[in-house]
Amino acid sequence: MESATPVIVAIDGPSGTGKSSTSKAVAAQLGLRYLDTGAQYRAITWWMVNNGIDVEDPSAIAAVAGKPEIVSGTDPKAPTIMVDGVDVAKQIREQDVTSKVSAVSAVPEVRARITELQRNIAAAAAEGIVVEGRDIGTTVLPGADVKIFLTASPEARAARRSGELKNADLNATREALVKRDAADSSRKVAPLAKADDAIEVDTTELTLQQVVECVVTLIEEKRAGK
Ligand SMILES: Nc1ncnc2c1ncn2[C@@H]1O[C@H](COP(=O)(O)OP(=O)(O)OP(=O)(O)O)[C@@H](O)[C@H]1O
Ligand SMILES: Nc1ccn([C@@H]2O[C@H](COP(=O)(O)O)[C@@H](O)[C@H]2O)c(=O)n1
Repeated sequence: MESATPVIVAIDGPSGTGKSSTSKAVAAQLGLRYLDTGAQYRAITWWMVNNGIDVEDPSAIAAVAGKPEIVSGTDPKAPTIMVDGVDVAKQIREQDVTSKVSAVSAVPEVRARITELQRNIAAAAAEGIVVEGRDIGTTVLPGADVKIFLTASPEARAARRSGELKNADLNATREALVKRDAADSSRKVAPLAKADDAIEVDTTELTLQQVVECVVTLIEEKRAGK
């Protein structure tokens, strides 16, 4: 189905709940753009590490938060992420970045910078867009047409992630997910949270295809004015 009128969809939730997989599939199916905001926070974290900035020092991070140029490609079938002209899609998924991203993304100057970028991208998406992250429904796009909050048990999320990572230890993966969620939920500015008007979808017992169908239905109902 092609997009009829522009629609803004916010999909938030903890790590490994299926935000990226669901958002990409929904956007592709409905002819919408797609924005992975976690990739943007990972990209700025990669830049900090690459430039020798101490990620435990918020003032050092704040001082250079405006420096890297971050460009997101929003085709749901081939999303891209560039920093200062370098394709960092692979590097930002490495463990070093994953372990540091919560500290960098908690710095208010980083959030202000990336939030502005996200709002500009959403405003430019004439077809409409699915934006996924942690604070999209609460902070970045509080006026979004449809807000979804995905959840899943830590066990299900760890099993999904362990399936992706070769030789990953299930308990260690689970602990790392829970630790990152706790950091993201407890930061002062724009923490991971469900917006009051978001619809919560527990994906623990659902296949990816079932989640996609559920979200597409919610968007179509909204468009039909139900
Ligand atoms: N409903 C589902 N059932 C089984 N596996 C799923 C489901 N949804 C997603 N997955 C798988 O779980 C893994 C994590 O999904 P995905 O990357 O979409 O989650 P995420 O919420 O975007 O995670 P993160 O916030 O850490 O980036 C992927 O391997 C994906 O294929
Ligand atoms: N809206 C967002 C999105 C992400 N973050 C931070 O980035 C980290 C990585 O996100 P992934 O979705 O790629 O796993 C995440 O743990 C948050 O620290 C954010 O703050 N706000």
